[in-house]
Amino acid sequence: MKIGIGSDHGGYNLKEEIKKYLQEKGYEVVDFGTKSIESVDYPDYGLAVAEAVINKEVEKGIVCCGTGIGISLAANKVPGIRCAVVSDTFSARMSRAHNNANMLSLGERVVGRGLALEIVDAWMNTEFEGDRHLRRVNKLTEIENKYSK
Ligand SMILES: O=C(CO)[C@H](O)[C@H](O)COP(=O)(O)O
Repeated sequence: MKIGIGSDHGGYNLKEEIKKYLQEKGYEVVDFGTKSIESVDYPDYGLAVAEAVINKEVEKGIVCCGTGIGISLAANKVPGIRCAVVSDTFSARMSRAHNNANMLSLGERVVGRGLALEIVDAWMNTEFEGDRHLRRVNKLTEIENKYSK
């Protein structure tokens, strides 16, 4: 499976840890930057990973910034993206099982490396349950369609 990852400077170190972890697990990782801790703008990297997910260059996306919030907001502006900001393993599982999240966002200034990697594991290894949850996810798409020009 091909995973796209990206971060701003605030999430750079965690992004690098996640990249290494995924590669060790045998995933193909496409890194959309940033490439250092030099200050950059999180919307640029949230957008890059989100577009790769929507264009099917990668199957899923994982992004990081200081809090995980800004970069997830950017990703969620792209129609079809469901990017969940997660700081615990239960929410990681639920974001896949119930919300069919196609992107995960983590805050380097919020979660430590150990918890972050457990969250990544939980998220990667949970399938969408469909059924009543599909009806609700479809309603998210309807909202997007209603407001897209
Ligand atoms: O978490 C973030 C966005 O939600 C950013 O990483 C954070 O705002 C960057 O802050 P600074 O420029 O002070 O390092």
